[in-house]
Amino acid sequence: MSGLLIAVVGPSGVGKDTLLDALARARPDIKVVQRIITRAADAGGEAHLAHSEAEFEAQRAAGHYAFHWQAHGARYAIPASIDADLAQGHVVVFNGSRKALPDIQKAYPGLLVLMVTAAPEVLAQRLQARGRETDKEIGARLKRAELAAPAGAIMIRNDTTPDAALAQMLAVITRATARA
Ligand SMILES: Nc1ncnc2c1ncn2[C@@H]1O[C@H](COP(=O)(O)OP(=O)(O)O)[C@@H](O)[C@H]1O
Ligand SMILES: O=P(O)(O)OC[C@H]1O[C@H](OP(=O)(O)OP(=O)(O)O)[C@H](O)[C@@H]1O
Repeated sequence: MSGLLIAVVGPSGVGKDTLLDALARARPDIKVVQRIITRAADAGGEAHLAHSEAEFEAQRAAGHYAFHWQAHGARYAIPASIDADLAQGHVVVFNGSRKALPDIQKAYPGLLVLMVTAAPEVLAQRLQARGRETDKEIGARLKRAELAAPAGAIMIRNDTTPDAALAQMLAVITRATARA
């Protein structure tokens, strides 16, 4: 039996982490991945596993990552332990990178991609409210928001409440697992 791997992608501030937290609460049977990031543990936002550059590189070299990428001056990894979860038939969901998707899809051809969307002015407001980045960093993130939607991605609108977006995600996951 093999499970289903899902990448949740979309521009910075669109609500990926908010929706992943809500998904984990709504569906404890789904494995929502804790990412490894070279970002301080107390930076705010998601509850990632914080590594120094040296720790990250040592873990990568030892084969402990399923895949990894670089963005916003940081490195991000998804642990190799997802392979055991998938082999056991679990649904595994992670916060991914639009830019890194082609490489991830080569390694995991069955990957399902959910692209979270909201209007550009909404992204700016949400990033300001989150307060994790400086104004300059927010500017760079808003520029990257223009990256095209990945081919084949299923759109999830997060332009009203998180609950409304969560309902869309749950419906997509239910359909995808029914097909498998
Ligand atoms: N539907 C929503 N309505 C209002 N605020 C939201 C909504 N979804 C997320 N937010 C807020 O927007 C900010 C960015 O959300 P976050 O989940 O960190 O986005 P991302 O992980 O995509 O960068 C957070 O402060 C979060 O509380
Ligand atoms: O290639 P992109 O789709 O632009 O994504 C680049 C990176 O930015 C996001 O992480 P991060 O936690 O740094 O930012 P976010 O939570 O504000 O999106 C996302 O999860 C990727 O790791």
